This record gives sequence, structure tokens and C-alpha cells, in this order.
Amino acid sequence: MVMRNKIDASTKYMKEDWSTDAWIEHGRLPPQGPVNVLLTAAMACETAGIVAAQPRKGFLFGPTLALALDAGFVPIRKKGKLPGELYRAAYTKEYGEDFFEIQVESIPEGSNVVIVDDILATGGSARGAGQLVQMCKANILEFCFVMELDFLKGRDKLQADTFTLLSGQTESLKGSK
Ligand SMILES: O=P(O)(O)OC[C@H]1O[C@H](OP(=O)(O)OP(=O)(O)O)[C@H](O)[C@@H]1O
Ligand SMILES: Nc1ncnc2[nH]cnc12
Repeated sequence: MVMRNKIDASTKYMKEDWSTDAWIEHGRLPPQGPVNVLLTAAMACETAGIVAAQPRKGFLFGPTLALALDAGFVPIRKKGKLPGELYRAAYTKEYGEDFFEIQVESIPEGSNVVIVDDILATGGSARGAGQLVQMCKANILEFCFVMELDFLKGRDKLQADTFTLLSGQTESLKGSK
């Protein structure tokens, strides 16, 4: 799969001058790696209080983003993994249906939330994560991904603005849907 750098296309997030000087002025590091570039997107949400991530690869990025944003981190889990009172959302992806859960008290009502994961494909799982955040009566500021399979148009399903660092296939491969 050939990856195309999408940073230049993300004008929404680059409308301010994120030069090294600007990053220093904001007390942040300049963007040098995937997490820092995701941070560029997440920093567009200066009011983010919570970073929520989907299992399992989202947990690789979520805590780092949360630390950098001085926000809390909330893991969304597959059903049956969390104790206590839970919200549950069904989600559908390319190869079946499953359920995500979140602890009812994990995200305070009215919180501003960034949702992060590694890949946006059909958008089914990210949409499910978004539903859980909405059940907590919190606001989704944006979705952040390292990579997007554009041809699946997953972003059209999502409940808030979507930022991806890399875009993969723009069309489906021969023999696949
Ligand atoms: O946009 P979608 O079609 O929903 O697909 C994207 C999801 O699929 C992958 O997770 P996977 O199913 O491999 O789960 P895991 O990270 O728990 O292994 C990926 O890490 C995303 O979470
Ligand atoms: N089509 C796909 N290719 C690679 N990773 C994926 N994760 C979910 N769907 C995927």
C-alpha cells in the first residue's frame, strides 16, 4: 500500500503558522513524528479535556496525546472487559459486528473529547466510539487517525471533523469490495 502524506492537505489545521517558533511559543515540541503530527491536529482542539481511544491500537497513541494536551485519557473497550456501570454501542465493520463499552462515569458530562485510533477504514468502529462519547453527553471535538483508507469513505459516517495523517488506497483493490 502506498501511503500519501496528507499534512499539506489539512489546511484546516495548518491555517495558523505552526512553525517551530509557534510551537515553542505554545510551549510544545515541533512536529517530527506521527504522534506529534497527530498532536498538531489535536492541538486545534485546545479545549480538549479528554482523549478517548478505541481498542487496541488506539491505546498506542491516545495516552501520549492526552499527556501532551494535558487531558485525561479514557479507554473504550470491547464488551465484557470493563467493570461497573457501562454504556454499550454496537458497531459494524468490514468483517462483522461487535460491541464497545465505556464506563458511565469515565467522561464527565459536557467534556470536550478527541477520539483517536490508528486506522480509519469503514468508520464503523470510530462511529461506535463516537456514540459512546455522545451517551456520556460529551462533545466530540474531532477524530484523529494515523491512516485512512479513503475509498471506504469512513469519514462520512463520523459525528465530528476528521483528521488523518496518511491516506492509503483511494480505490478498492481488484477482487475486493
Ligand atoms: O473503520 P473500521 O472499518 O471500523 O476499521 C478500523 C478499525 O479496525 C482496526 O481494528 P481491529 O478490528 O483490528 O481491532 P483491534 O485493534 O482491537 O485488533 C483498526 O485498528 C481500527 O480500530
Ligand atoms: N481494509 C483494511 N486494511 C487494513 N487495515 C484495516 N483495518 C480495518 N480494515 C482494514
